[in-house]
Amino acid sequence: MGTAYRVMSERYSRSFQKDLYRAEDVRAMDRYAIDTVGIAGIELMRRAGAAAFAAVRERWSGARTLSAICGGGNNGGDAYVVARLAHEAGMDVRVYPVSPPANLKGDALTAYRDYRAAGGEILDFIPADFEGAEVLVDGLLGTGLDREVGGLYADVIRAVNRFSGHVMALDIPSGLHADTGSALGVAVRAGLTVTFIGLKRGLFTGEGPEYAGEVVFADLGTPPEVRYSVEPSAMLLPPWERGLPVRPRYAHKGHFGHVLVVGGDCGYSGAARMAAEAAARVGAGLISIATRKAHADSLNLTRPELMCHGVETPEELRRLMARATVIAVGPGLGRSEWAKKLLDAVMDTGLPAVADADALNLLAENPRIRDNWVITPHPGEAARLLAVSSGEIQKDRFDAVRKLRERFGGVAVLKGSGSLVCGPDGLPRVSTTGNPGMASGGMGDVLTGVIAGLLAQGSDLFAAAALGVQLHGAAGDEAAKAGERGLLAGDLMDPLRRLVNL
Ligand SMILES: NC(=O)C1=CN([C@@H]2O[C@H](COP(=O)(O)OP(=O)(O)OC[C@H]3O[C@@H](n4cnc5c(N)ncnc54)[C@H](O)[C@@H]3O)[C@@H](O)[C@H]2O)[C@@H](O)CC1
Ligand SMILES: [K+]
Repeated sequence: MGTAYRVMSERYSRSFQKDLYRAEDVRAMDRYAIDTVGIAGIELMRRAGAAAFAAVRERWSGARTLSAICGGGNNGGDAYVVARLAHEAGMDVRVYPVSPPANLKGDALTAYRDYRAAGGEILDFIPADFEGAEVLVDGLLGTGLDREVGGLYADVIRAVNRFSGHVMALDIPSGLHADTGSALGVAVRAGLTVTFIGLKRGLFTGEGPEYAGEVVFADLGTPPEVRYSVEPSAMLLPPWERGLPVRPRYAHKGHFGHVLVVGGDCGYSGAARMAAEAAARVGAGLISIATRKAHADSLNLTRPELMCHGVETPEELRRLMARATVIAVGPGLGRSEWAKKLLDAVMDTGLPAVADADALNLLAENPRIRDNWVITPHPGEAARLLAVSSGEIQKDRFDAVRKLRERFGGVAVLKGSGSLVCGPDGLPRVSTTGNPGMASGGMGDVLTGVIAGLLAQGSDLFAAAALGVQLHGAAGDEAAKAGERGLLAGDLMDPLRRLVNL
């Protein structure tokens, strides 16, 4: 649950643990380590192989057999180093060169020769499956991936994905694009990825976490200046380890803001109720709901702490907004004339807002830009907002979240595995919490309420979005301890309360 990653080097500066890079940035770091720090390329490769082999030993200590798949570049070179170390450790090793060793160059050729000189053998065929091995090392493609995977490479990746044993990817699962977190055609599904020199941002969003499994970082003994030499292109959000600040003893409800949830068209009152309850559970002082008249009484009955108002006209909404400090607009809002008028009235106020669900679908029809709001689309809504397909959004989520923020202002949250948050500094932050159990109705409404509740308590827009995404995912992770299947959005309420009080 959440995104697991660990750091393998004592020397690794903690401040870098959150920085994420693109392939070209890590290539620049490699060059810096070689040219400026003076660590030879083959030395880096040997350290990479050693770090990966140490991870095999640590994780699967009883394994006696290891197979390595080697591509024609330096990723393959790393795999030859792992194979040599495994051979020298007395393991039963099989090496499958997917690119003929005669074509190897530079450090990868040296690593191959070292393996052969140590008595290692290579096989001249690629099996239909890799059964018989306990550990399979994926050294097919690393950061050099530059095109759709097809032909033999794709066949081999499919065979790896049929393998039932342990799969370790070197640097990045082959086929996964380091910059985007999407597979270029087909990608290796690994249980463990040992990644070198800099954390690749594609490991942490979209399909990345699914393909990468647990991520272990190895700095290969390179000093921090190597990472200082390039700017990160995204950052991981810190884990949710502490609750919100303790309340002063003299506090009263007016100190913690007043969230007004606008939504709940006929038949959708539950969405508004969940957003409202989430705002309450993270500590907002007062919560009101502006909804269809038909829903107001029943909502009042089921959660009497919420103030529920039937609202049919913008004027009625304006009277409620005059008492609110934050608006959460969209949950169950629908796209009727009623919805459009209420959204227009919200847009006319200067109050900070969170916009989700149908507010975003209406916004796609009538785009507006605003400084003081958080928009929280899932990939489908993001696609409508940017007038592209959801496939295109998922192909490069980092690019999409930046465009959402540019076009609509404020802070953009792109939901989905590895949710992204992009604020005024333009640097996407990546959530490390959440699980697939959260792919169920109402979870987005809860997130909207969480962010609105944090805004109401004084967080600035960006902090509310970033903290809110981590908190929401952490609550989902806690709730999913009883099982991901069947997890309901309402199950997050108790964990939310516990987590803000940690
Ligand atoms: N000194 C360095 O630069 C270091 C590099 N390291 C390793 O080297 C890797 C990068 O090595 P390379 O730059 O040689 O690149 P790769 O080994 O990732 O790729 C090698 C080759 O694959 C080809 N290729 C790209 N996409 C393909 C596709 N879809 N189908 C078939 N072939 C494709 C490319 O043309 C390239 O020649 C890193 O991921 C890392 O594993 C590590 O050894 C650490 C040090
Ligand atoms: K790989």
